[in-house]
Amino acid sequence: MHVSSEDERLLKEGGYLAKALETVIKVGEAVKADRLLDVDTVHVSGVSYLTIGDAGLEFLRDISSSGARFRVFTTVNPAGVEYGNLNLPVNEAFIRRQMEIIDYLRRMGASLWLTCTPYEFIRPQPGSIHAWGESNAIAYINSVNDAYTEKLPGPFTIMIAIAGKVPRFGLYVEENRVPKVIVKVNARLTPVKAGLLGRITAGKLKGEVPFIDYDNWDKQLLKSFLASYATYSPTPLAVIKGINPNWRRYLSMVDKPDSITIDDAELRYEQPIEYDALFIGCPHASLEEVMSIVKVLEKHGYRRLAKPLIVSTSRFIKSTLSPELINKLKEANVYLITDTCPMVSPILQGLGIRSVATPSSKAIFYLPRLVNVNAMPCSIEDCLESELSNH
Ligand SMILES: C[C@@](O)(CCOP(=O)(O)O)CC(=O)O
Repeated sequence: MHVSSEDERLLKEGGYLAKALETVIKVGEAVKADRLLDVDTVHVSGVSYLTIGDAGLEFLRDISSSGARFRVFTTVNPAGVEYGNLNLPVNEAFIRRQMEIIDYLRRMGASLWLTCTPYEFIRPQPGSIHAWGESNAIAYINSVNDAYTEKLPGPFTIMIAIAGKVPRFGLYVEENRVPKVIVKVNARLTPVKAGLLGRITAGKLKGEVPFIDYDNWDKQLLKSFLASYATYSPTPLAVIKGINPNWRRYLSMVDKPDSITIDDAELRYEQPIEYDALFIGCPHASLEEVMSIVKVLEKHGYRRLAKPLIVSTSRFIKSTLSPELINKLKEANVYLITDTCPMVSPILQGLGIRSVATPSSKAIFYLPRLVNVNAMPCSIEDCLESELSNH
């Protein structure tokens, strides 16, 4: 692998920067990269004490106390609790360790966005280079912006943030981004169905990049499809007709593609009846998603829900809501949580919730595996309507 003379010089200087650069070069050699690329932004995942435990905490403590600092703009994924909120049902030792983790990241220079949807606030240019660790966000900027990032493990993104460089391999190489299978979608997508489409598409392919032929996308459908697709596929990129700014060029590069069709019948699901809570916010709910549930609650005069509705979002989205609205939501039994996500937090267990209904296929995959909570597909608006009309 080619290493520039500037990087050779940095390696000789020693210290934390040389160590991080050496790690990036070693990984680059292992994945047969030809050279290193400068990165514009890094997004670090795996920052919850629930998923990384003491080993992850010690890793971050060691690196931050070596004096290491991030060379590029770096944001971080949701943590295990709300930052600074001690009122949620989570034990003190967990909160203390979580705050320690966040503090190490802050010391190294991370911007504490604590959200899995940094693409709500960063609009990367086509072809720009990023090193992100959260699969839904990776799939989103790869597919919607045609920005370049591979799916990178959390600890490796820390090394990249310090070195400011990533090996050029996989989806950093244009020819690996060319679709191999055309997926024709014969259905009318809703957010739940878009999630199911992501899982089914991933299941039918063997990791090839798909070209998705469907015309009626909106932001919520894209987000739901891509989050699910990236959960179930090793390849976090789908070239989407009419969405990827370079989709026509990619299509012209496709050579003898396979083709499959996915029909509405494959996207059917039963609305669940038995569940302890409703959940939206995997990935973190956008303002549009929050407002779509506010609309239903408002129609019913903010009548208190018998079962709680958990909404996880970023602190930025919450900050756009008035204190009066936040209070009305609280009175209506809505938990608006920020900086965290029920998948990487002991919050659901603390609230005694053992099963949720959710539109998120990603949450349906991870909630049982990470926090032992059963999850089933539902349209939140339909569940809210039926609950509020029946009481
Ligand atoms: C729990 C978590 O690992 C979810 C899975 O991540 P991903 O979809 O594989 O990026 C994310 C995280 O730990 O920050």
